[in-house]
Amino acid sequence: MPRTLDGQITMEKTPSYFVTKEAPARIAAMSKDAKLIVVVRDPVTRVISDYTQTLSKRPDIPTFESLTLKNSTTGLIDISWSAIQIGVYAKHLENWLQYFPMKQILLVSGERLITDPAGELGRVQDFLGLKRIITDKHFYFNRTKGFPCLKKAEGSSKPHCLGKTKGRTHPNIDPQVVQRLREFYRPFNMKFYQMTGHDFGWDS
Ligand SMILES: Nc1ncnc2c1ncn2[C@@H]1O[C@H](COP(=O)(O)OS(=O)(=O)O)[C@@H](OP(=O)(O)O)[C@H]1O
Repeated sequence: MPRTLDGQITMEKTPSYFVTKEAPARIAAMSKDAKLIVVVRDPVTRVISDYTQTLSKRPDIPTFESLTLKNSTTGLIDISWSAIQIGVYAKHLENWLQYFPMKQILLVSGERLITDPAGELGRVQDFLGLKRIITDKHFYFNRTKGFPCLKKAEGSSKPHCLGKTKGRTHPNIDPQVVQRLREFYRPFNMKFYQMTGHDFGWDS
């Protein structure tokens, strides 16, 4: 990590940190005061999004349904598939809580990041002890993209949306498989809501 001067914040982003067993101990050894930000979304949508990303790189992979179910008759979920395990947020958070107190962890709602980006980024700025510089006036809803975009990119006067790999159309998934996934994640989501003191609304 680069050195941070007074008045600066060093940030580093890697999605896999949250689910990597060794990450909390290593980060705590580097800085016990680090502030941690995790973006979480409905684990069912998350695993479909994950699959969509892999499919875009390797179109020959098996169907989502066959990867998800170990047994299509019993509806048993294949928990050996890493994409399924990532959505068990309570388990990952438990690992982080061995090294960091909850007050150093901010959970950002992936859903609210889309419906109210300025509101969610307001929480991020408060958490980091920054002035609320990014507000509603920085965003507009781009109907073609179907997502919020920046009115002006940094150092430019032009609007900026995230790239093609963000906000892809997901394939249609067998509703029964989606339902099984909902049932599978429900108890873990409940535990996660309890641990964080926040109902993310994925089960209502
Ligand atoms: N403003 C805006 N524009 C486009 N996309 C947005 C935006 N805000 C949130 N999202 C959601 O971000 C999802 C992709 O982020 P990831 O976390 O999967 O990216 S990463 O590759 O792991 O870094 C991506 O998931 P998919 O919809 O599955 O592609 C989006 O739903």
